[in-house]
Amino acid sequence: MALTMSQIMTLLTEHDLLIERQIAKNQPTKFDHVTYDSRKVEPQTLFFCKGNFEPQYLNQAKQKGATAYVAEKKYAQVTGMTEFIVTNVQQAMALLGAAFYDFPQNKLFITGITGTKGKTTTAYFAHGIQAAHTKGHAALFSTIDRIVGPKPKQRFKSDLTTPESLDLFHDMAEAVDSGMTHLIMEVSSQAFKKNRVYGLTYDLGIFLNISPDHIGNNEHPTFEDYLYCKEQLLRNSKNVLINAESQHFTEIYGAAQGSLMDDHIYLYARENSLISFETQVDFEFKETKQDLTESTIVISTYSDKGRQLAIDGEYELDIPGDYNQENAVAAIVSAAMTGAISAEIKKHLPEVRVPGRMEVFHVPGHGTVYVDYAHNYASLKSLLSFLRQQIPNERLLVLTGSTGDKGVSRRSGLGQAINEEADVAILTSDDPATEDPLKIAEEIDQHIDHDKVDVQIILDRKTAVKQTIKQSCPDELVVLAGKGRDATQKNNGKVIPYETDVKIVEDLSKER
Ligand SMILES: CC(=O)N[C@H]1[C@@H](OP(=O)(O)OP(=O)(O)OC[C@H]2O[C@@H](n3ccc(=O)[nH]c3=O)[C@H](O)[C@@H]2O)O[C@H](CO)[C@@H](O)[C@@H]1O[C@H](C)C(=O)N[C@@H](C)C(=O)N[C@H](CCC(=O)O)C(=O)O
Ligand SMILES: Nc1ncnc2c1ncn2[C@@H]1O[C@H](COP(=O)(O)OP(=O)(O)OP(=O)(O)O)[C@@H](O)[C@H]1O
Repeated sequence: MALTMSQIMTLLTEHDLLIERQIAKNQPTKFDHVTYDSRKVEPQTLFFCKGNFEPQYLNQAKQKGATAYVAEKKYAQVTGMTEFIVTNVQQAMALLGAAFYDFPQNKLFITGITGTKGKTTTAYFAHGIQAAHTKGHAALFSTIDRIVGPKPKQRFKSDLTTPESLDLFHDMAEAVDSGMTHLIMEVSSQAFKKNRVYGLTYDLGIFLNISPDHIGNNEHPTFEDYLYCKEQLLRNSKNVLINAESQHFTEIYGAAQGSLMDDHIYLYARENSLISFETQVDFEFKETKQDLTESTIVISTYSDKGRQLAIDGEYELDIPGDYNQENAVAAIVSAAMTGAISAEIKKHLPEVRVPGRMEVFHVPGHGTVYVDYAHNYASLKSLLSFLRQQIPNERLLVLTGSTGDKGVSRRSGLGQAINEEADVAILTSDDPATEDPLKIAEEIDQHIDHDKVDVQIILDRKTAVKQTIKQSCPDELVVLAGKGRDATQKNNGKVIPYETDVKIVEDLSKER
């Protein structure tokens, strides 16, 4: 891995990013390392100054051996380094990062997945099938885990849904070196906004859905910006698969048609869901069985290009939830595009489990418990309305909190979803950060009608989980929402270990 001065100049000039270059005397013209973090600099590093950057980081980088930097402005106080001043450092970093790691994306079949909800679940479904089909040669970049090779240490926790560009290409290169031929990756709207995936082309881009989320000071200023960023997946994919039931479908489809011929655009929808829809979808699915723990769907194909994938037939899922049927269809199509045949897909789809998504537990003497990551209106509403249909006459108990310092609109959304579907709400803590968890709970509570829903506030999450389950009866359902398998609580600037909702439920199941 290396980058030469002439490669840098060619890429920055070709992409019209370079404003100015200043070559320092007696400095090498080849770089053996790239980084955006001064703490990780080694001799002969090309350093990127980006984000909330402090000039002292550049001094530290130089002391540790960085010989050149790329930035949007000159740092005059740091002398003796080669400077590349660019119009957009994130774009420059993505392009130079891909070159440094020798364009690993060209050696992988990349499935990119975006959507407000369902990215992780769909990525796990797709990875489960593609990994089986390729005999273990599929990598995964998800919100939960990154898998870059077959060794245990090549599976590790993710810090971001979509990594910074240098980390992304580093991990892709490791995947390629480890023999991976396929990559399934979640692509967040932030990844497009922050140019983490600038210049990357996907073999298949999947657009699951969009609804208001991630709008606020640190994320997207408006819904339009959020939608525009997500649509970039369609503009950067060779083939796209779109859920025709998604809100804003007309704009989404328009974005795809603006950059691809119809032969490369695939649409899917639930049977009879698009009564007034004029465009023919390629795939329809219908539910043939659904209960509290699993479901079965049948897929039918309606276009010649769709028929080439030969996926018509019945598929079982070992995860409940009607929205997971949509996620599964997307994963089935993606797997077929990589060459998996229907029989393989049918065999491996039911084997997939997604950590912290619709995990079901039976606690003796109490209700059935679901641990699920739902943490906004769209996801909690989908989950609760599905469960409500299963038990129209029994109580549905929901435990939730909401994160502090971000996503403030989630609080009203969670209250609204509870109000529409639940009988009992236990409001607790979920990463309150620097905010008072009681204040967050009260903000959720403001949107709940106490004549319809019994509301209890129990701020200690472990106590809340236990008390929620203990007050449920055998035919009732309990939802522990928001944390999935998250093993920490962020409180007052500290990250405090939390034994996980799952562990607390499992321990309670053993108590007699
Ligand atoms: C808004 C945003 O994109 N923030 C990300 C960004 O922050 P930043 O560039 O400002 O970095 P910073 O941590 O403030 O530091 C500035 C720079 O100084 C450097 N530094 C810092 C300290 C030091 O000693 N030396 C040094 O060189 C840092 O390495 C960095 O390059 O780059 C950091 C990594 O370099 C990310 O951790 C950080 O994500 C924040 C924490 C985050 O939570 N982002 C969320 C909003 C996000 O991206 N979420 C999406 C999912 C949401 C969705 O579905 O849309 C995701 O993809 O995960
Ligand atoms: N297709 C879907 N439509 C609506 N809700 C969904 C869908 N798929 C999953 N959910 C709900 O959203 C929650 C999060 O699902 P998942 O982690 O797969 O989505 P995500 O897009 O990765 O979410 P995030 O961006 O919050 O990390 C699930 O726990 C479930 O409650």
